[in-house]
Amino acid sequence: MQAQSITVHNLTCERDERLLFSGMDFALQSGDILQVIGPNGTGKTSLLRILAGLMPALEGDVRYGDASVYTPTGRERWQRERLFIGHEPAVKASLTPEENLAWLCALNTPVSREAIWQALENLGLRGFEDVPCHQLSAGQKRRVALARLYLQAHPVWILDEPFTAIDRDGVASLERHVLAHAEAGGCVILTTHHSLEHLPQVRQLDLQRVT
Ligand SMILES: Nc1ncnc2c1ncn2[C@@H]1O[C@H](COP(=O)(O)OP(=O)(O)OP(=O)(O)O)[C@@H](O)[C@H]1O
Repeated sequence: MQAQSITVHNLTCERDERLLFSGMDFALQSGDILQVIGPNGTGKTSLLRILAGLMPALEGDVRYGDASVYTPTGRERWQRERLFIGHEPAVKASLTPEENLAWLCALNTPVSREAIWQALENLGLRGFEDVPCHQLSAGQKRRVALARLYLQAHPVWILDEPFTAIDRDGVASLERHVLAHAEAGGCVILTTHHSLEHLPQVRQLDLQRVT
């Protein structure tokens, strides 16, 4: 699925009466990968949550294609076409990886058991499909959350610290998957403190320079 253009205009964010950034402008097209960088507390998560539609901005607009995501039509399409994975793994501890993914995907489009097992295998979780998630390591829980990147067909990915707790080979494999998504017409916005060794053409947005 081809991503539409994403246009951010005059975006301003304040939290607890502290201005994090103001007048932010940028535009992304299909094929773009944007890495949001900046020291702790500069507002990377806040920006990603605003872009995902999970938090209001103080001012400004986000357009997806020709519609503002703040209009009913624009919001409906944006919610359908963007996948947000937050910095917490957000897997339910009492459920297995398979159950977590079946539930998460069903919120959008149900997927088959075979597809879930294949995605878990891609993430190195073969043999853990039916183990309750509270028995998994931090990196394994993160991998369960990231398995959605192999299961769902959203053109736009918004990923907050996706590589936290992931080992070196896992990061390399996920970077290649991000690149393949962009090359297939997707668009990816992510924040990470890792340097992205396998993503040479990544654009950077440094929040320290926006305010
Ligand atoms: N729920 C909240 N209520 C009020 N202020 C918040 C809340 N969450 C975060 N903040 C504040 O907003 C600012 C930006 O936080 P944010 O999580 O967006 O930064 P970040 O750049 O993602 O940081 P990090 O690199 O540590 O993840 C911080 O000063 C933080 O204290």
